[in-house]
Amino acid sequence: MASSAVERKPKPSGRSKNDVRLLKRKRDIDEYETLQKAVEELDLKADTKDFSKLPLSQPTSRGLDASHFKTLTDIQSKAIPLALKGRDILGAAKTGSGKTLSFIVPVLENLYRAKWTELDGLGALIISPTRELAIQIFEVLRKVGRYHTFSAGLVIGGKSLQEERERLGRMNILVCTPGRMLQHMDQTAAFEVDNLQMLVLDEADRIMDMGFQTSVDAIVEHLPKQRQTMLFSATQTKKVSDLARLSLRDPEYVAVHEAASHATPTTLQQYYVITPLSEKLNTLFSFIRSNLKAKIIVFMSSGKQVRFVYESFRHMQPGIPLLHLHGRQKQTARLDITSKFLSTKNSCIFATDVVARGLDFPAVDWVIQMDCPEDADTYIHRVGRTARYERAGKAVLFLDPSEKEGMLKRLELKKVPVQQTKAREKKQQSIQNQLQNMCFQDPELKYIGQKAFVSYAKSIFVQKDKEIFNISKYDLEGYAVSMGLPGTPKIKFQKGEDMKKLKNAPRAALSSDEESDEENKGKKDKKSDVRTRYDRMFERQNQNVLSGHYSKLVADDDRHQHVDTDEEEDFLSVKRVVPVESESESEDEDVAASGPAPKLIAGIGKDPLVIDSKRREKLLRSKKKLTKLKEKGTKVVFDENGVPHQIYELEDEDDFQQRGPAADQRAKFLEEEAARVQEADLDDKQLAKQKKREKRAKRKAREAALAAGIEDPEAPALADADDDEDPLALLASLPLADDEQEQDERPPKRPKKWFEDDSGDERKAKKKRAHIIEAEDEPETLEDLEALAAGLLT
Ligand SMILES: Nc1ncnc2c1ncn2[C@@H]1O[C@H](COP(=O)(O)OP(=O)(O)OP(=O)(O)O)[C@@H](O)[C@H]1O
Repeated sequence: MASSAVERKPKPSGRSKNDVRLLKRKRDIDEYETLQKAVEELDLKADTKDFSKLPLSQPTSRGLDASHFKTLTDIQSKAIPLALKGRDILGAAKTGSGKTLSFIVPVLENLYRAKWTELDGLGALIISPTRELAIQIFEVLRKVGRYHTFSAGLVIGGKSLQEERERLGRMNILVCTPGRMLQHMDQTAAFEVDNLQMLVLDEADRIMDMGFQTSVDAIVEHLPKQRQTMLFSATQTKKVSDLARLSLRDPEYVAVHEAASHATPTTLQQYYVITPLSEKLNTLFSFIRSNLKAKIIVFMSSGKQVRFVYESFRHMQPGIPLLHLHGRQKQTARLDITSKFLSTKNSCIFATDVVARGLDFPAVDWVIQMDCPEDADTYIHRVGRTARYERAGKAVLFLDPSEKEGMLKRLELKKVPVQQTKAREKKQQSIQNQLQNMCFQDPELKYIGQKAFVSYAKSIFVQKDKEIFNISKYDLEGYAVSMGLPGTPKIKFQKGEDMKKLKNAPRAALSSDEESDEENKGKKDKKSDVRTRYDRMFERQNQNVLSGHYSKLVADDDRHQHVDTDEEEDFLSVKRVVPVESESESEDEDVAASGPAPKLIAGIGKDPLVIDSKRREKLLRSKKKLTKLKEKGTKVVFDENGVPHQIYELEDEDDFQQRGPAADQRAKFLEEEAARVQEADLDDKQLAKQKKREKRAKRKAREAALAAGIEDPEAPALADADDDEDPLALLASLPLADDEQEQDERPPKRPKKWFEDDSGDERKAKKKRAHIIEAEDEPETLEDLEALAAGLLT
């Protein structure tokens, strides 16, 4: 009978697997020690210009090499050696000067030298003010850290907390935005930051300012005080209050361009044009028309401005692809637009300050600031989207005559050299008539225009620097006319509105309709007045994508009030309408404006459950939520004969009365129970953390025993028995390994976009190589990308 057993080949070296593993570990330990010594001996005055001259680990050196980073920029050669030695850093250098690598390299290196493993938990936290910037940082981290075995993740919101929770506990490096990170710190029991070694704030001044202040303070509260902290920005300050809040220890101020005569790159040419508000759109259109072979970013003060200019200019077909980007767009759209702008040679993108900070678009020719920035720092960041890393670029600032003096003064103080230029009259064309026609024929465009006008005026009103922005000096009527609007929309200003707070507020917080009730009121007033032929024309319903939105403006119902959840959705889907009397139930009442009549499901709980929306239907499928609707159980007590009674039946009434009014007793009972539950919650969280710590300690001990050559019979197999690799390599993260051999076998692929993960096939192949768990679908949304990133990297 033939044997089916497979004959095992003897190992050529005759060494046991354990021997090989021990040898490898010994080699690694020697390398760590040599590296540590080299870092300690590193001369800070040496001004190293070459990455190969720095004491860097093999994986980082290979990652830098593979990413074609050979020489250090000024900020890198000053900041990296200090950061390698564990110093706290305040890094300030011009836009596009390579600040990202200044913290990515030390993060990788310091964790590497600390022999950081999956078991050590979170080692470094990098905070960014915007999702786009976080993605970009993460991408650099993946590129440079591709040969390391750390796990790294991106936490920028949008994904279900639960899914993120499961992965977070295993991350070594996280790139995040403040809001979402705080949510996890507060709510995710398994997420521990006790071991954190490094905290990095990119665009630190922005993160530390008004809108993010509370989140950042709360995050820092969770972090251990003993850590390395690094702050980077092009407009860094040494504000003592900020440093105290972040518990920086004797920070090193690395400001490479402080002595420079200009705060902006020398390769950047900067101009300003005096353009009265009423001429602004004409100037912008004429400018675009005369620069059809360029890549242009146009900054505006609000998403509504961006939308109006984009919609109207699109209709006039200037002859260059137009794009628009603002914070209220869906993430998918934002990523799609960003990648389009990256990949096209000639295009013009209208954007808000969501792209002003940190984003690295290659080959931008012009940055136009159609709306004056709120301060000189914002100006510097906006113009910094061009002339990056020694390339040339040009920037133009449009200034209303009333803004000129104040703004130029601010720029001079910040060492920003701008020269005046004039628009060529020959090329200047007026688009006022076209806009008027378009608004006349397309009520939706007129509506967007009205919103844009109001938001622009409001943005001026809320600006802090009144020396630049004085609302009474602007020709607002002229601006409304130039936009093609039939009149000047009424505006209701609210006192105490703050620009930065508005910008950073989460969507929900911005629910109050920004165009204000005044606009709707204006509409209602108009309706009751005698209506002219023009009014009727403007109210005409067009059957296009915006008509649903517009119809809500004209068909305002007194009984309902609008709940504006997502401005972008306003235009694409029916706005949510909540009857005033049931406002408190707004979470569940996703009432469709049209469609089949609601179904009634009787018999559950006290009230019948009305299925009038998908959300309701989903609710029916959730047991947990259904319990809310079910009748609560009542507590009964049994007498001696085993007969059940309501609890009060067996209680002495006098005793009950003595204890005080029933309502007070009830309130007291609820209060006590709530406190008990809260305490139990805390205990549970502590217990979960404790268990995790113990588990980790056990695994570490096992690891150490293994390293010392002691076989632990209880130890679970960390790696496949036939695998001589370091078991932790199975958790290899940052998997961009472009192993030459493997690459040859792979099919050719399209170039990867900056925010994209690897293509499906490549990911599948990598999954095989690195045993990585991940989603099967292509990442379509940012959430997918995030999940994928977390999956790939754990
Ligand atoms: N050492 C280097 N060698 C070559 N290119 C580099 C180097 N360091 C950075 N770069 C490139 O310079 C560009 C700008 O880098 P980075 O985005 O880090 O600048 P930044 O200082 O953070 O800018 P911002 O202030 O706008 O955020 C990037 O395209 C990056 O790849």
